[in-house]
Amino acid sequence: MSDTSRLRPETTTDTAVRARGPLAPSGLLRSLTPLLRGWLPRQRWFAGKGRPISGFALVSAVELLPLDGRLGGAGLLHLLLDVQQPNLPPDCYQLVLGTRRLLPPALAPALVGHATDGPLAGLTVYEALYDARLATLLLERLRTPGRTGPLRFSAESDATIPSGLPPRLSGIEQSNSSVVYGDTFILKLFRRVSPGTNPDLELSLALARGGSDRVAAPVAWMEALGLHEEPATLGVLQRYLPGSADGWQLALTAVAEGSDFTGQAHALGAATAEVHTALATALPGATLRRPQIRLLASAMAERLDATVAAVPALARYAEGLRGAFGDLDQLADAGVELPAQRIHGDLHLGQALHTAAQGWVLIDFEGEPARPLAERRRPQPFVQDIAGMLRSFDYAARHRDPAAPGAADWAERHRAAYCAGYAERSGHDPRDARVLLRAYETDKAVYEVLYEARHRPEWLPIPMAAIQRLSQPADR
Ligand SMILES: Nc1ncnc2c1ncn2[C@@H]1O[C@H](COP(=O)(O)OP(=O)(O)O)[C@@H](O)[C@H]1O
Ligand SMILES: O=P(O)(O)O[C@H]1O[C@H](CO)[C@@H](O[C@H]2O[C@H](CO)[C@@H](O)[C@H](O)[C@H]2O)[C@H](O)[C@H]1O
Repeated sequence: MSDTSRLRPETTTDTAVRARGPLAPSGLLRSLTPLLRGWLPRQRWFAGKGRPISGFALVSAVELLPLDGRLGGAGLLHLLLDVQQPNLPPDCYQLVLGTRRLLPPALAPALVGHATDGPLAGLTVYEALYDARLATLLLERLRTPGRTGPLRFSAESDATIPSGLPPRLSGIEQSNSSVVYGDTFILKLFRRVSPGTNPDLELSLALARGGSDRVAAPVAWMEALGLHEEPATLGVLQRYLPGSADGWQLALTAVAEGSDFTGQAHALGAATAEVHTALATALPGATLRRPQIRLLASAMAERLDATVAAVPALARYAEGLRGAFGDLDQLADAGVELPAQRIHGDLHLGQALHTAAQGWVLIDFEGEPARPLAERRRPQPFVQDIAGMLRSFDYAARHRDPAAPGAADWAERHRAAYCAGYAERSGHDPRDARVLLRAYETDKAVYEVLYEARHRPEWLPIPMAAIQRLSQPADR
């Protein structure tokens, strides 16, 4: 982080954990390569699925607890690993690995493999976050700002992080991996690491420091220094919201029970407006003029073309969909200027948590992880977030039956309530930006077609219903 003024002073010695600093990489890869070749492609967060792995390169290796089993228990190894695949730039992944001579049966689901070669020969390697002792040690390390080799641990100056909070693995099956500590904090470790500050840390820190309670405040974070041109964010410890329910589950329950969710949708619109206002205050914005708007429209058209090539069922709607991007081009030609600001970047109902005490809180400000970090950190029109959430109401309505007779009506009522809530709180009704909203919604539906075709083909009819609607000239 560039702003270090509020950080605790760094310590250079580290007594809380037995860290021995950077490891020589030689040999480690000999131990790990055979294990990782089989294990990595099976991980949900591994982005290179379906393509062969040609090799690995260690970016850094830090022994946070001795690996040799000398202490009679587990070792802890932090790795940043470049994964090489043919004809692609390498992707850097963060791995936090435990080592033991014998893996207790309770840790069997964490198994990465048994090393037979190199310095780890004879040790079992496993996912450290499953191991309460090692997850506790990671929290200990975050409580004590300072450096261990290339790893820098930082904490908010006013943060009180008690020791000994019991860890519980939360989301190992997501884009990233999370551990909840005593219902007080949640640590999210980013799996795919890029140089630069991750917007999830940057934006939630800016919001929390600005006094917003629509965000889970970060209390500590870890970064890798000196490996890339900029520090890379590796993980964030945030306040946990106990007893929260996410918007997707709440919306599905409302659809299933036939209960009214428009009040919640309205409140979510207002919460989104608060977050946008706070982000616009805290961080620099921009104005998109003709060249930038044309570029936006052509990027959307390119994504459509690429998706048509991958999902042929989209082809018959492509011309109609292109109309939405053509209208955006015309807006640019007419000299319209669009204010842009930092936004959430990947907003949908699953990114909103509801608690009785706080109402709606937004999480996961990472943006779309598949896009380059520089692009995710660029100011964008706020309407992009609105379009993401509007798509989500449509998903909730069609989840059980994409062709359900009442689905379009349910979605429309909740979309309207969300926009009204946003307009009341911000003074800007997203529906007034008709052309831009439609272009973003079309872009998102196209993205969803590709996402569902790749990950959940049985869900494909949901975005396809939107594609049909958005390709109709009458609806433009
Ligand atoms: N501050 C929090 N309080 C309570 N639960 C949270 C919090 N942050 C995340 N979660 C839970 O963890 C899940 C994954 O978090 P998220 O930030 O979306 O990670 P990912 O990037 O891996 O998708 C969320 O869907 C939510 O259920
Ligand atoms: O894992 P992420 O939060 O980064 O997002 C990806 O997965 C989402 C699904 O979990 C996907 O969202 C789509 O499905 C949701 C319902 O499961 C729905 O609420 C969203 O509106 C819809 O886009 C998201 O697109 C994808 O990037």
